[in-house]
Amino acid sequence: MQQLTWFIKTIAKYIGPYKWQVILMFCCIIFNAAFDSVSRVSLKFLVDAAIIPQNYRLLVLIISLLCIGAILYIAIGLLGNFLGARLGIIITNNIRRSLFEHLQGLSMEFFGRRSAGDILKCIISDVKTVEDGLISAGLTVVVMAMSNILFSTVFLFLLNWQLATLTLMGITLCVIAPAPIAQIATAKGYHVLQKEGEISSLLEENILSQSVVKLFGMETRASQEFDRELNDLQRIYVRAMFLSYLVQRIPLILFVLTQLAILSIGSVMTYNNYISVGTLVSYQVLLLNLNLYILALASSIPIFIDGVAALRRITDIFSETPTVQESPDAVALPHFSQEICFDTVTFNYSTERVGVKNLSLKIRHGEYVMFVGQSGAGKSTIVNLLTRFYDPDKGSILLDGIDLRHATLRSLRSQIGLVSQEVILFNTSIRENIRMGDLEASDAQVEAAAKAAEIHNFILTLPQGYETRVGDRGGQLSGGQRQRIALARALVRDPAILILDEATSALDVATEAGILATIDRIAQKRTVIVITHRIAQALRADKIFVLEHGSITASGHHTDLVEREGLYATLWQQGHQTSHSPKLPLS
Ligand SMILES: Nc1ncnc2c1ncn2[C@@H]1O[C@H](COP(=O)(O)OP(=O)(O)OP(=O)(O)O)[C@@H](O)[C@H]1O
Repeated sequence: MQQLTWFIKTIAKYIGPYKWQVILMFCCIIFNAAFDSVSRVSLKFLVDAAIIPQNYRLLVLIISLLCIGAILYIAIGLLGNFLGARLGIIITNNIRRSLFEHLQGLSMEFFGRRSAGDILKCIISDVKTVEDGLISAGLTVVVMAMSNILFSTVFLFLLNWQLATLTLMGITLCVIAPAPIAQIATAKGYHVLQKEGEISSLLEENILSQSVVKLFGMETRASQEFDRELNDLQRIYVRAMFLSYLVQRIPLILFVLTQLAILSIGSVMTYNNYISVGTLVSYQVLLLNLNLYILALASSIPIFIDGVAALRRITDIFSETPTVQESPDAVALPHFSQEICFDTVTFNYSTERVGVKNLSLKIRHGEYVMFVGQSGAGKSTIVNLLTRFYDPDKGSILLDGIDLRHATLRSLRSQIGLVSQEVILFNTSIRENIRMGDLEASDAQVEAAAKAAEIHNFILTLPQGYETRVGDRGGQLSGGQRQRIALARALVRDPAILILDEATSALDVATEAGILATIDRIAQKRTVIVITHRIAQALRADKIFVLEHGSITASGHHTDLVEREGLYATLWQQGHQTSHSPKLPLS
C-alpha cells in the first residue's frame, strides 16, 4: 500500500494536466464494473421473480434491460480502452520529455559517471515499464478490480449479510497478506533493472567499439563477458520474479479457500431454506466474478512492482542536480576584451583523480597560447574548467575580472569555439553540422567557415555537397575530414576565444600546415588556446605553459623556455631530434 501511495504521488504530476481524461477513463471502468455486478445479481430476479413464478412480462423486461446495458457496456468499454491507449503514450512521452530536458541541464560530471546505455534504457524501456504499471496493468486494473469488488460486495450484502461478512474478511486478507513480500519484490525488481542497465551499457560499448574488438580479436572475450552479465541477470531475475509471483499467488490461494467456505455454508443454508435458490445462484455467480477480478488484480501485481522499480530508477535521474549551476544573480559576460585569469585553481575529478592544483595563469586578449605537457598532466582539464563543464574546488577563474561562477553559461560559452580531441558530429548534413556552431549563420557564413577550415573544396566534390549526411557520429567521413568540419563549426560562430585541444592530431602534415596557417590568420583577431603534443607548433605561440602533474612548472616564449633547463627543453630536444613535426612522448 505504501508503494502504491508513493507511486500514485510521484506519477500524479504527470497525470495532473489530463485529470479529466483520467477521470473519464475511470468512470468508463467503474460503469463496466457496475454492469458486471448488476448482470450477475439480476439472476436472482430472473430465477426467483420471473422463471419460478412464470412471469413472462418481467422476464422480457429484465432481458431487454440487460441487452441495453450490454450495448452501453461495449461502447463505454471501448471508449475506456481508447482513452487508456491515448493517455498511456501521452504520459510516457511526457516523462521522456521531462527526463530529456532534465538531462540537458545536468553537468558533464553526471555524464562522466553514468553510462550512455544505462541512461538510454531508463528513457526508453523503464519509462515504458512505468506506463505498463500505470495504465495497461497497474492503476487501470486496480480501479477495475476494486470497483468490481466494491459493487459485488454491496450486492453480496444485499443478498445475505452473514455470507457477505465472511467473504469480506476473506477479501481483506487477500489484499493485506502479500504486502510485506511485495516490498521485498520491488527492491529486487529495482536490482533487475539496474543490471539490465549495465547490460545495455556493455552492449552499447561493444557496438561502438566493434573495430577495436575485431582488430584485437576480442570477440570471444566480449561474448564471455556478455554471458557473465546475462548469468548475473538470470540469478537476480529468478529471485525477483519468484517473489513477484508469490505476491500474485497468495491472494489467489486465500480467495479459493474463501470461495470453498462460502459454497459449503451457502449450500447448507439453502438446504435448510434460510436463503432461496436464486440467492445462492446469484451469490455464487457474484463470487465467480470476484474471483475473476482478484485474479486480474493479482496478475497485475508483478507488472505494478516492475513499474514501481522502474519509477525509482527514473526518480534517481530526476534527483540528480547539476554540479555546475547558474547563480540566480548571474550576469551576462561582456565581449571578451582583457584577460582570462586562473587564480590558484584546484580541481579534482574525484578523491583519487587529480585534475589541476594551485594553478594560476593569465591569458591576455589576442594572445596565442599553448599548453604542453605529458599525457594526463591536466591540459584538457584547463579547457573543461574554462568552458565551465566543471567548477573549481578551490580558487576562481575570471574573464575580464568577472568570476565565471557569477556569469551566465550562455554568455560564456557563446564566446568560445572549441575543437577537441574527440570530434562529435551529428547524423545530419554537413551544412547543419557546421551551422550548429551558430544556428543563425547564413549559408554564405557556413561556406566561409568551411573555406577557413580548408574543407570547402572537399565538400564540393561530394555528389550532394553541403547536403551530404555525415552518418552516425560522422562515421562516413575520415578522421581528418571530421576534424576539419568540427573546426568549421567552431569558426562559424566567430568566437572571441578559440580553443584547439589536439584539434589537428588526425591530420596529415600538409593539411595540418594549411590549417595552422589559417589559425595563424584567425589568431590575429582573437585569443587562441592550443593544446598539442606536436611541440613544433610551440614556435608559433606568444606564450607557452608547461604543465606537470596538474601544475604549471614553467611559462614563457619558446626561446626563453629552451634556454632554461627543464621539461620543456628536454621535450623540445627529444621531439626536435625525432621528426619534422615532433610529438611529445607519452608518459
Ligand atoms: N572525466 C574525467 N573523470 C575522471 N578523471 C578524469 C576525467 N578526465 C580526465 N581525468 C583525469 O584527470 C587527469 C588530467 O587529465 P587531462 O585530460 O586534463 O590530461 P591531458 O594533459 O589533457 O592529457 P592528454 O594529453 O592525454 O589529453 C588525468 O589523470 C585523467 O585521468
